Amino acid sequence: MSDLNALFEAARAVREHAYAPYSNFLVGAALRTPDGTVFTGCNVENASYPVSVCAEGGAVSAMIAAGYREIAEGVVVGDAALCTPCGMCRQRLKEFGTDDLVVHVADLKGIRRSFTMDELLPAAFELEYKKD
Ligand SMILES: O=c1ccn([C@H]2C[C@H](O)[C@@H](CO)O2)c(=O)[nH]1
Ligand SMILES: [Zn+2]
Repeated sequence: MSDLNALFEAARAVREHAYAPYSNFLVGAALRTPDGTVFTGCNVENASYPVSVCAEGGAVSAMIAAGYREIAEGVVVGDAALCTPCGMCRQRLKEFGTDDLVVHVADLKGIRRSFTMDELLPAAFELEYKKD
């Protein structure tokens, strides 16, 4: 199985765990770090709607909690609609994306479109900080 297909399958599998009783729109996300480690997340909704967390947000949090800082490639799986990351998640992905991060957007059958970070969030807001 190719790396990309494995990433797609990871996103499709974690989507099954999504908690989305309000929208009924289940989403799974899988992120690959440059060393090939994969982190996943699904959307977790809440009766207080704005408290909900997107699949991408869960995956980024899992990656950071495990001590990783860079996303090389991502897959987001939804169904029906083209499930591009929301505006907040574009900013989240930008924070940790490598310069050549590509985000693939898929439905249950497979990848439908692929986007560079610059296509998702042109003229992104960034702050320089001292890394060492
Ligand atoms: O890329 C996306 C788009 C939507 N959602 C979630 C948010 C909400 O729970 C549901 C409907 O918008 O899908 C994600 O998790 N990721
Ligand atoms: Zn989002």
